[in-house]
Amino acid sequence: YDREEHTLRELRIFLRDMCKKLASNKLFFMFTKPVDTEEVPDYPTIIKQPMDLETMMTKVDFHRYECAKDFLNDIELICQNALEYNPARTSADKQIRHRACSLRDYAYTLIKTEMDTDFEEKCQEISKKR
Ligand SMILES: COC(=O)[C@H](Cc1ccco1)c1ccncc1
Repeated sequence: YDREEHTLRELRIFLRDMCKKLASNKLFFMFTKPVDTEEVPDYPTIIKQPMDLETMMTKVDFHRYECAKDFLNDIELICQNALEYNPARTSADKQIRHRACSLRDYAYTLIKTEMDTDFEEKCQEISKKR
């Protein structure tokens, strides 16, 4: 049991570093906080499951991620939401869709290159048992 808690603690440390690196990139500023529903009142009518990097940092602290795959599912959600809410052929919409795809690719690559495969497999095994 303690060995598993040690593994999940190490995962949380790793995922906090991932959140920090993604949120510190100026290109991704629009993904760092929830979309302001006061400024954008139709956002919740279109996007049913909002997600952002600050919320993901809180989810790490609340032990809501048991493996990197669960973390990447929320990155995918940030990306899909941006593609769905900003579909126009305007340069503004094209730019945020490009940024969303960059965030997704950057997150996958960061985790793929900085995370030990065996460590993620161990996390997924723990997650399956719970
Ligand atoms: C994830 O962020 C978004 O989807 C909002 C949508 C939005 C549209 C108008 C105000 O906000 C966004 C923010 C910044 N630049 C583009 C779009």
